[in-house]
Amino acid sequence: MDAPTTTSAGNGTSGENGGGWFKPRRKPGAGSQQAPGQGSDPGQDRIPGSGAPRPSRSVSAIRPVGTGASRPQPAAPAPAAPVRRPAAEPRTDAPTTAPPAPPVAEAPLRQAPLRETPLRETPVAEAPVAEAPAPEAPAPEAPAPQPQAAEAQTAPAPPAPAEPAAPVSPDAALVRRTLADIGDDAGKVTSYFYALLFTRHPELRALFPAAMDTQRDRLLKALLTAAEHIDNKPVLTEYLRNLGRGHRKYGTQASHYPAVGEALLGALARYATTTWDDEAEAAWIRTYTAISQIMIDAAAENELRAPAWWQAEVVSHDLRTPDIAVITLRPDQPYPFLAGQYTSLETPWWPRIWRHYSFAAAPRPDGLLSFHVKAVPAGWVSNALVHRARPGDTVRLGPPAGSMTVDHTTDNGLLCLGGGTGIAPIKALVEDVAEHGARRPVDVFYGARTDYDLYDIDTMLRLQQSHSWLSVHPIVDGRTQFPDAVLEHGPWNSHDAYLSGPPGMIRSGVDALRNLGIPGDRIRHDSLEELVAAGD
Ligand SMILES: NC(=O)C1=CN([C@@H]2O[C@H](COP(=O)(O)OP(=O)(O)OC[C@H]3O[C@@H](n4cnc5c(N)ncnc54)[C@H](O)[C@@H]3O)[C@@H](O)[C@H]2O)C=CC1
Repeated sequence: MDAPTTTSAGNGTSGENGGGWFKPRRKPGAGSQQAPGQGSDPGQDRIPGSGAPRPSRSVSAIRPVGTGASRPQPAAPAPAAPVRRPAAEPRTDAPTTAPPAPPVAEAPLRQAPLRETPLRETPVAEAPVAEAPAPEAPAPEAPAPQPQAAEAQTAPAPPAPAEPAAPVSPDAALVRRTLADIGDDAGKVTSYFYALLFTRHPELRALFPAAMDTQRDRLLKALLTAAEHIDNKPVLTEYLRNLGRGHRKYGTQASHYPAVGEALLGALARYATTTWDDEAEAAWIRTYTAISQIMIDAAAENELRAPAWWQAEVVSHDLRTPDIAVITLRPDQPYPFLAGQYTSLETPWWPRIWRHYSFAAAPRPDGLLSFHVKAVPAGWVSNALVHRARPGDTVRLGPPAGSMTVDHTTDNGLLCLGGGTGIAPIKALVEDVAEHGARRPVDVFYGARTDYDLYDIDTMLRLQQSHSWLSVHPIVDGRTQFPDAVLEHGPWNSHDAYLSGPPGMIRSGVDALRNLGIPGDRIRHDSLEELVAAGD
């Protein structure tokens, strides 16, 4: 990966350039309500290949950006842009240059949590969509907010603040107004965004997979989610830093971000038909500038100490059931991670398609990594790994991510629920506790549809034999309902809880555990967002 080494730009959050990277070329015209063909570029009102109209006005001229290391930090925060004009008012000849950008750090915090990005491979994640006109976006890396409050992870839509509403910054209000305006047109915004991006910057096409699937909007979705939560600085920053680090493996460079920003604003300008105006544009410019600067800085810092990806050779492939394989990899250089985390994996058979899998063992002295992979219907990567991969094959791994790790500062007991292949990170957690030598009680509930689906029960029972503090409870559907089976044991209210498995299991498990009195900040699990979107 090339480093974002250009140093000519300013901070992007300091407002030194009157609004970050975006400098509108001309005064906005009639915005998205302008009819195709009436734009400033006659004869160029359709995007080749997609048939989509070009944006009705030119959005922004972009300049290169620098890295965090190369820029002085702003001495003082610039004020947030005032809301100068209600959306309903007619447009004026107000200056189009964006006002100075407020540093993200200065935004008042909101209580609403940022949901994580998708983690696991699911059928929908690999649904073949041959007819799709544009490529899949690089999947954003999952963020790792700490701790993962259970209620923060399960809401299917951006949640309302659980506590009294925190002040909303003017930019956040404008951003949310735009998002509300887009409403049901999100799919069109996505298509238009990618059409714009690849028409204007065909060189970026190679960063995306050849085939497009239903996850093509991951990049845009991540950006919109981040923008919506721009006020929630602590969580957002961690989310974006993870996203920036994770994007190194796609070949993303700092110079790509302005191109994405242009396409984003172009798509928003077209579909936020009733609210897009100078103020909205300025707010989005500042917001996107802040977002992308955090990502760029995190990538630049990460570049100093970690590769963009690791090569890893398959050293063993154990088919445990007709559709589940336990795969062991040897990375080409040390791969540091924590038990409970996950990585992204790309196979040679589906270039640039990355899927997430949890480490199925704690870090080992020999450096080998193991994964449990279930081939799911239409799952390109999972089917390749289960049915095609063999020892000697080489895959690529992205950086580790995730915060479902053991808190070794307490000696609370651990209550672990692993459903199906979700047992993989639970096994890693058990090994982690064992290695720390603590005598903490650990109860593992291992749920499966049938006895046959308890493909790793022998391993878990061997661990139980070795460790007196470990109890393993296999739960097969039918006899007892999983995860309600935990209610028959306990008490659990002084335990830390860890859940891993299908999203429905996590949702009902979180509910059950909260009803038992375990506070949300002691219930940890990985993201549900993508699976929620898939309608699980
Ligand atoms: N392979 C990996 O490294 C990891 C995989 N995962 C996720 O774990 C899941 C594993 O899928 P499968 O093995 O097919 O599991 P599965 O569908 O066979 O279900 C496993 C257990 O969860 C229960 N369950 C499923 N849906 C439920 C619901 N709505 N409410 C209550 N209980 C429910 C089932 O009854 C069963 O006991 C996938 O979604 C995968 O993305 C999670 C973490 C790591």
